[in-house]
Amino acid sequence: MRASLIQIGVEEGESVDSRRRRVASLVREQAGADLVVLPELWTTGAFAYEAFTAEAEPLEGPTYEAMAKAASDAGVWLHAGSIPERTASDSGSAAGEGPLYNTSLVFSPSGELAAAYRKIHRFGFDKGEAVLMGAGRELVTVRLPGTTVGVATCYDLRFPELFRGLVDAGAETLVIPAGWPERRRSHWTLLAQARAVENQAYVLACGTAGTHAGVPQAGHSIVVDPWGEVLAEAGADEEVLTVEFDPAKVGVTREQFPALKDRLLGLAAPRR
Ligand SMILES: O=C(O)CCC(=O)C(=O)O
Repeated sequence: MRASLIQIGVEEGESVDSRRRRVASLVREQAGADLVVLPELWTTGAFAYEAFTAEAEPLEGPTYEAMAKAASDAGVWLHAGSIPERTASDSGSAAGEGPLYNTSLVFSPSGELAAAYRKIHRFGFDKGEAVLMGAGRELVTVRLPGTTVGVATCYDLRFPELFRGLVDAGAETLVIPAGWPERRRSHWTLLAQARAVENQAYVLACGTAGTHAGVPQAGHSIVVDPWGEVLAEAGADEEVLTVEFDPAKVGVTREQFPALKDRLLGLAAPRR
């Protein structure tokens, strides 16, 4: 399988419309790949909280339309990263519900929506996404020819139980769009490798480059195999990271080193 991770440079000088057009044409240039992956919230920047409300779109808004067309023009599976999704709900996010969500879109090579995933773990503690957006509640997997993809977004990477849930649902390749800051780059690389090793799965983690809302981005998109080996890693700037990988390696690794079979679930709590 050939995957291209497009590590988009998100800088404030570029309008959302112009970035959308530029990204659509980058996706078209990936014709021949099986899977193309974009980062989290690349229209606004993951840290540009003030822009979330102004630039939020309905699920089938301009980014959906542009990415569906780019996927079908290129004939690729496209994980189009995530958008600030606006829903019809008028309830606030205090209860973890809309009206905004950080929603990832996955398109088939014919431009059909194959999956939408609302980010479950919202980043920011008591500000930003954590207060402006609702929390997704559902794990999402997508069947591609040759592999089942489990999707997660950025801060989700810190929550191993989410990935175990995806593995239990059949995931063999974990695709993680992000807008990870440079300041915690060492966590990004470490956690991407940890999620691959513990789940015996491929990890394709695609971040952004550039600086938005004053937050320098880590870049360093990374592809890790089920043994934890780094197959490819981007630098800090905008870049298309292309990698060939063999989906059958997941089954081989799980068979030859069957650690997942030794999981013990439902352990008793310590006695007081
Ligand atoms: O967990 C982190 O350090 C970064 C998370 C993040 O930036 C996000 O989820 O948008």
